[in-house]
Amino acid sequence: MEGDLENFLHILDCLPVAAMVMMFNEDSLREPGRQSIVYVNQKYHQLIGYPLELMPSHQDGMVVAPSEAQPQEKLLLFCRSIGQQLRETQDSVQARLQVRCGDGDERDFQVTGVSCTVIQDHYLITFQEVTRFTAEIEQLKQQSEIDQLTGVFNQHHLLRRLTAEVERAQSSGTGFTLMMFDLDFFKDVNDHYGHNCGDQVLITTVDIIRTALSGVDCLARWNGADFVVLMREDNPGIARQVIQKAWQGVRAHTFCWQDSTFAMTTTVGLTTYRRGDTPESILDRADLALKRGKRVGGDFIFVDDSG
Ligand SMILES: Nc1nc2c(ncn2[C@@H]2O[C@H](COP(=O)(O)OP(=O)(O)OP(=O)(O)O)[C@@H](O)[C@H]2O)c(=O)[nH]1
Repeated sequence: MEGDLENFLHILDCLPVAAMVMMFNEDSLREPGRQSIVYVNQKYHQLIGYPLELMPSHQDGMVVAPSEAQPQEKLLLFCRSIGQQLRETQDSVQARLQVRCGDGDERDFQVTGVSCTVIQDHYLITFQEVTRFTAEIEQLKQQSEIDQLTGVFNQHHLLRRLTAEVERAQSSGTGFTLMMFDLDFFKDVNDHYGHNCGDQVLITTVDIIRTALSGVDCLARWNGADFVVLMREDNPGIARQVIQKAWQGVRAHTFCWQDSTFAMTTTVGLTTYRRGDTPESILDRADLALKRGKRVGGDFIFVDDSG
């Protein structure tokens, strides 16, 4: 057994992958402080930056290098949970883990745990760094949720946020307000001054609306000249006051294009969350409120009071 372990650890040191070996048996299950990391290979030391002496051992319990105790503790707990899962399933276990490394950087790792069949009660845990990959995915995800012209969120993001907000409202009992915001006669701007001017009007309008909102409100472009505001405010009177600033701001602005100046107005449909609402039902109500505002000629804030 001793020889097997020595051989195994020697092979691990030749691997280009960061790896650790954990011992996890019935005793460690009964006494949670006794789980232990038996070995970390050279690549682990290089990549993650902790030598074995700084890893928690059963004597130290959960306490490791004082300044970095917490991240290491998390790492140990995580490895332990891998050990537990492996004991139960006998399969390999994979997970993503963020580790604060010896140089102080927090990096992302794909962690894989497998049972060492040659040495009983020992588990091999490997760490493959995926920080760059994770950052690229995050950037792509953000780009895919942003409207390229105006820089606000797009419909896809809004639907995701709205779904989460409906779930939150259902469980917490505190509602929110949804508003649809549409530029009146926007098509005329395109027809009269051209598409580039229309684009500039959309960008300026977004800037004006955004100034009136707080950082926690969600502003998204729904389509064309329609925008949606999701506000964590269940009092329609207060929400109306906030949106009125944006509505008034657009109204008061002088839009300029080449030698021409012109004014724009908007119409807003406002509704608040009701128990039993789905994202679709609340969107339909906001849209209906917007249409009612349009029906009276636009330049209007229509507050839905059908409930
Ligand atoms: N410049 C520009 N125009 C766009 C863009 N997306 C959609 N549109 C135009 O927006 C117009 C539709 O806007 P609507 O709000 O439906 O039309 P509207 O004239 O404002 O009508 P009402 O909303 O009823 O007042 C069409 O002319 C589209 O071509 C865009 O990204 N840039």
